[in-house]
Amino acid sequence: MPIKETDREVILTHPTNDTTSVTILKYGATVYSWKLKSEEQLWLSTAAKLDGTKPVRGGIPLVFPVFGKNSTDEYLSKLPQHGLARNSTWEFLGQTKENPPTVQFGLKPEIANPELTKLWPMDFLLILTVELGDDHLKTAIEVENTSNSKELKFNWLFHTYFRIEDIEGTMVSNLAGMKLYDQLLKESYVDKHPVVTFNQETDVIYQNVNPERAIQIVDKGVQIHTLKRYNLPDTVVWNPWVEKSQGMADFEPKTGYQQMICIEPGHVHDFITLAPGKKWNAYQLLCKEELNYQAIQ
Ligand SMILES: O=P(O)(O)OC[C@H]1O[C@@H](O)[C@H](O)[C@@H](O)[C@@H]1O
Repeated sequence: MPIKETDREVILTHPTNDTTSVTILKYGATVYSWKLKSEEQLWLSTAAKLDGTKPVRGGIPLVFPVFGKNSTDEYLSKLPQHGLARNSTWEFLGQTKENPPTVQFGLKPEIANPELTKLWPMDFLLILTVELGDDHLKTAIEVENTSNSKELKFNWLFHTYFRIEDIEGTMVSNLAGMKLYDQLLKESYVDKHPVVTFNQETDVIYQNVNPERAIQIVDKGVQIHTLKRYNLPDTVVWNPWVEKSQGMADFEPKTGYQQMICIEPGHVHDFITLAPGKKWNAYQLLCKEELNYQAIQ
């Protein structure tokens, strides 16, 4: 059976390769495991809560309608960091394709976390589509403004935690030449380094990353993850390093920052504004590809 549903989660197994699978928790519609030929591709904290008491520390949490903590918008500023999608239980809508196995999850105010929809009383419908290829994982989102009078203002982001061997031997390519905002230094500048490397806490937002750029995570010269994006102009690169990991109760083991890197495609530098009745779509596609250094234009 390629699709298995339990009260808590949905597991898809690839029909031609049963060692390739994806597991999606209904809480947050959070993908928390993606195995390609038995090898886990995503990082998950050993202290991650999978019982709906806290957003999942690892996998692919979904960030909506606000990235980070907002301080200016009348309603968005009332929401906790990263919004309400990752703290709400989504509805499993079923399978939409046999091969590649594809499923959908939905979220609307009537079923979202009531404590949070009270703070942000907007009309919306989110449909998440998860497609498990034999060589890729695609997560696509559609946001619909279901109000007939009010605009919908939001950010979207896939907070993807990739599993890596060793952060100090890892580099991220094809972001060179892009403008970024450093959330720690509170400064914007153009990244002129040919590749991104890591030796300290990193929390940066690359803006308007050319959609043709495939972002690649490279381990000692070997491509281990490739990330493609549609309609997601910004990319957050985050590693908490030593001190920040110590401060997060659900981040275990404390040395786990060495085995993870978050590369998070989103639309977060500014807000998307949807007129009543309109829809917005985007996706990320995770795969393996030959190393392809895309030079600065
Ligand atoms: O601890 P949280 O809410 O899951 O956030 C984790 C990180 O998420 C990243 O997207 C942000 O850029 C960081 O600033 C933040 O620390």
